[in-house]
Amino acid sequence: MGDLKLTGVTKNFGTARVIHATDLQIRDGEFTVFVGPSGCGKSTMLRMIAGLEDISSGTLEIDGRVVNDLPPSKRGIAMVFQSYALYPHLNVFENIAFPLRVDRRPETEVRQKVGAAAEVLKLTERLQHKPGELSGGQRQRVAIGRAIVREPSVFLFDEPLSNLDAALRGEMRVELSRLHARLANTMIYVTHDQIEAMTMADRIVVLNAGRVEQVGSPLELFHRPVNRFVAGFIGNPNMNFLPATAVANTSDGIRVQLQNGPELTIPVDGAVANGAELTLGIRPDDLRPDPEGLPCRVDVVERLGNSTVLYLVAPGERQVCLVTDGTTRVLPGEKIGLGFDPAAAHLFTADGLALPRRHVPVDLDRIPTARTA
Ligand SMILES: Nc1ncnc2c1ncn2[C@@H]1O[C@H](COP(=O)(O)OP(=O)(O)OP(=O)(O)O)[C@@H](O)[C@H]1O
Repeated sequence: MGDLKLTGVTKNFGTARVIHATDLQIRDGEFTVFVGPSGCGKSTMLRMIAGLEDISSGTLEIDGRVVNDLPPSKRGIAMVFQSYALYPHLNVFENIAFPLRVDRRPETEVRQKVGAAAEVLKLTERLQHKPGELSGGQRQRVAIGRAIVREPSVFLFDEPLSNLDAALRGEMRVELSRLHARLANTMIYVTHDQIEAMTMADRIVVLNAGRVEQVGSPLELFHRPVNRFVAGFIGNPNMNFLPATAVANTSDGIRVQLQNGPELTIPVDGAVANGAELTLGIRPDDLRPDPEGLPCRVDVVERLGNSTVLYLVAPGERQVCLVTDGTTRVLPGEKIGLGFDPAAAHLFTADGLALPRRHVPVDLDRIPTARTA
């Protein structure tokens, strides 16, 4: 089992509160990713769960038992660090076997468990090598192997891929997803990389300045961000934000005037005061050229092959990003009008809260996660 429950958990370093009262439940078998900008408290949350940092107040339960005062080794967890933390003088076999040796397990059990972990991680051919003879990805797999043989109920990963190059990170993402599908353990994974969060998580916890901004499946966060922070953090390239003024509340949604642009009705629920300053959010893939739309100038063109990213300057010297097909002939310096389907837009109040969207292109309740498929 690997159910976790945090109730009112806070963390202070001296007089500084770095985690504000946090309630969070993580279900057995779930792959949960903590994501957020540098310094938001992701590692501190993970380290409190691991028992490497004290909890200042609140309770942490694992499988219904309060573990606040339990040392790390008694919590049924195993942690994999960014730095791998391998022993350079030991070969791969002994590095993986290390926790079993500490527990003085019989040799037959050590061989069986290390052999099984090495097979899952495709390290069987490397068991006699020293860490110095391995690639970064292989070293990271050895560190994961050492966690696997402990048979923990919860795996904790602290930015395990950030020392790898982009190609290897992509491969390891897939391998970690496969590993999770195979072991079906609870996994908690910390990263600042929203692509890792989107691709691996059953549920994402978005943190900002020591607070949970939103918890949800990757597509929930993408299509129904609760505020401007989550909307801007999830999705690549980032969502565009444009100033808009409320003109009227209608049965079809809220009518807004885009600054230096057209008037539109955005299908969202809620009502705002006429003249209220709002922010319209629109993702780069939801923008399209439209001669009647917002007049922009093309600044930079990035041709990625299958798509082209256009960086545009909108009225008010505002940067806007648009993703279009890979065959576009647009050049820097050209004028282009920008349009979009109002149903694709997000609308935020002056304090950054999202007004609930009426239309989302996928039925979020029916999208299976990797694990339930
Ligand atoms: N031992 C410590 N003493 C004092 N302050 C600390 C300590 N460890 C972390 N902090 C502070 O707590 C806050 C959260 O740090 P934490 O390492 O959890 O952030 P993070 O989201 O993991 O960041 P990063 O992505 O940069 O690793 C930061 O402001 C950090 O400076």
